[in-house]
Amino acid sequence: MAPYKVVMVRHGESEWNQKNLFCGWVDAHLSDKGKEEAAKAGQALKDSNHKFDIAFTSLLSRAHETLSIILKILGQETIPVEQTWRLNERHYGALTGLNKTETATKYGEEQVQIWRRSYDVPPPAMDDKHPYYQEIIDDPRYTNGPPRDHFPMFESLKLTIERTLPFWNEKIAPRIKEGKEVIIVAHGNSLRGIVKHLDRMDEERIMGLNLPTGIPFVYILDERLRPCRDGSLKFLGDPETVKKAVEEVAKQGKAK
Ligand SMILES: O=C(O)[C@H](O)COP(=O)(O)O
Repeated sequence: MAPYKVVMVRHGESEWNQKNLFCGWVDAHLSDKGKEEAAKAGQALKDSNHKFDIAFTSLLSRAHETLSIILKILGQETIPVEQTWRLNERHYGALTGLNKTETATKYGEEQVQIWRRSYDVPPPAMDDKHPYYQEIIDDPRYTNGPPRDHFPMFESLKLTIERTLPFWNEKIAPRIKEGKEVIIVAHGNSLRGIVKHLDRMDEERIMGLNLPTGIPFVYILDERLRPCRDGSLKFLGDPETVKKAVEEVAKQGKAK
């Protein structure tokens, strides 16, 4: 019965976030700080008496590691977890592995902001000579998709949403409507896509949305899974901490 609650968390800081590198589908692990952030997220969820029936996450380690830390703190390590490439971070194409600050210095902050936050402008495509191409395309975790002839070589937010939304509609939404308590642990841009969908954000508004690492946020949804009044994107953290963390993410795309 509505209203329904769903919790979402961007993974804790990864080792590539720490080095300020475009990461996308490279399988970076959590930094020590990211592990602490995941533990704080778990504690915040425990303190607000969250209990989950099912978890959804991507195929990438930084999200799995965050989810495991959270579920351990909640004492819920045995709940079902569904993993999918459809919740992966957006594929950053040829930018993968580049330093964001150096890229902003080279191409300008405006161009990097467009690549990071615009709706339908993709980064330049990765080609089969790219240093990270082979390790991504040959990774056995992608055996069940995406199909080889449709394997992403770059993704705009629009393209990311086009592969995330079917999973939301077919796998996540029915569980929420059954009254299951759901947690989604994923990535800055796959979650931005879900937020854009839920809040029906226009392209300008989504451009301004940065999601901090490791701070859970809650949606309260009605029968049609639309946010109830005041039910949209509520962070579980003090406003000052959240504001600072969001500003940190935005700053990653600044030139020196
Ligand atoms: O993939 C990455 O580089 C980050 O996890 C997300 O990067 P962004 O905040 O620059 O989109």
